[in-house]
Amino acid sequence: TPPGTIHPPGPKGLPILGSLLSIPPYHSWLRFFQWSQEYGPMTQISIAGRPQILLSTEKVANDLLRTRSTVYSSREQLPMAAVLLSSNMRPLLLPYNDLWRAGRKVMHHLTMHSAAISYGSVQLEESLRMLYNLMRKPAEYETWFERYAAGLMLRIAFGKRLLTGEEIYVKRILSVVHTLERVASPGAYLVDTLTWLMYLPDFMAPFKREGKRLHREELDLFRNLQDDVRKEIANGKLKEENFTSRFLSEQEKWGLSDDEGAYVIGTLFEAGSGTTAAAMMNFILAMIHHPSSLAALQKELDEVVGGERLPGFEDMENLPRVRAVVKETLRWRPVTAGGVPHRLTKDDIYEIDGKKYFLRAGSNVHANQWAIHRDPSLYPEPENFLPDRWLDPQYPTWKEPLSIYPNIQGFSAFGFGRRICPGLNIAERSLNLLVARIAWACDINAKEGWKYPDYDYTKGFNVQPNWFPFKLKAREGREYLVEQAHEKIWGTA
Ligand code: HEM
Repeated sequence: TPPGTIHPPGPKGLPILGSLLSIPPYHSWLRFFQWSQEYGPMTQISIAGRPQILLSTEKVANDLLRTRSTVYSSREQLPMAAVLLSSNMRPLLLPYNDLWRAGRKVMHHLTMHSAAISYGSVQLEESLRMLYNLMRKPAEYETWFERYAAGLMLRIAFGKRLLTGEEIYVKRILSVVHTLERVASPGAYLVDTLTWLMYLPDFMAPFKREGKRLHREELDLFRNLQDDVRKEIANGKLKEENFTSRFLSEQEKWGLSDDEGAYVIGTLFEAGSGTTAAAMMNFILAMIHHPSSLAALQKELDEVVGGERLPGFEDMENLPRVRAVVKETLRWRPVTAGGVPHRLTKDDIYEIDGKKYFLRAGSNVHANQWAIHRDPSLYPEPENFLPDRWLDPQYPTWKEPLSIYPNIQGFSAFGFGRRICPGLNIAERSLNLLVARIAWACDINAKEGWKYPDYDYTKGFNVQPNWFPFKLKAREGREYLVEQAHEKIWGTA
């Protein structure tokens, strides 16, 4: 370390392996959170010689990842996920380089606020179908939320309509998403820890053959989806503009090859489907645990929207509690609970309480959402689901005017700095709309006798609660209105 600086505190770990064996194979954020309680807002650990910096308050994460984003915006190049599976083309995993920058420009163009508004009609239609199905078969809630999110993304990314959920390209695209989840999970492949294994020839390295095969599969799918849109344009059959048609119409300006562009749009699809669906599952869980929050939400909806029509986007400025419930759901049970680590590209020094901490270039910097969202100085009673913290001046997170706040712009649940989630505007509109419509139409209650565990979640870096039962009942007169509206758009199917 340079003179006058020290390493951030942290557990000692073993020689060579460091803290590798102390990190559980899944839900690593829970362990990181424990360490933050012991060592403070900035903790350093080593995993097999690779330094990891854990950030556990919003201030530290903002000071580094946002304010110093020129050096905190890269990603570690994991051999299996970034190199073999993605062939250095998947924007989510790219280092901070020209290809990432070019892809990010396209993403911004496709997802910025004004573009996000233009997908509103698709969100209204898909949300209606979700609601209709949820009210008929609540136990299949996972399918309905996944179908909403994947259906929305398919339409806006490739102009394809998802009708049965059994379409072949849907199965293929979901399998690509699941593969990425699996392959990119920490510890899934030894080569990610012992990187020299990459020097083995293919015949001695089954992981290499597997990675290359998976890459061919996903590239083939991304190419097919792109080709379909290209053909529709050529035949004059394009029904509505979509991400791919917009990309192709200005491809030269973006300076990306067909495959690079296909990966940008494929990444938007895969990053946008599971996350939105998982957030909605968390919302149902929150309502089960906190019936008074649902009652307050319904009161607001009844006052603002009434019982004669479904809520829509035009109501959102008058529905601060809907927005507060969305934000609180993302805080209480974060979907990307450990965040997506950023890689530091230049040595840096950061001071806390007069101590100068040295942060080495090449460190992985984790904005640990689980810990950040449980910082009691920002979120009093952090374990409590409290939408009021966004609505009541006695809480530090309250902000006026309530016609605009709370919102999720810049919220830590979507990451930090130059890597911040580009799908934020689309996600925000989806979540607000779905929460408003479900609460308007349904009563939701816990199933008697069922023990709801405190934290029973899937493995991976985007997590959703394992299946749980609940009771759903249509609110007086609302079922008919939902059926009518559904039939108008989707017919009786
Ligand atoms: C509840 C919904 C969502 C949550 C909680 C979420 C969260 C996140 C987080 C935490 C990151 C990492 C940011 C960082 O590195 O600092 C991220 C990245 C990303 N998100 Fe989202 N996201 C959501 C929805 C979406 C949607 C709907 C889309 C697409 C329309 C999307 C597209 C992406 C992409 C492409 C990246 C990679 C950005 C990059 O590495 O440059 N996300 N998201």
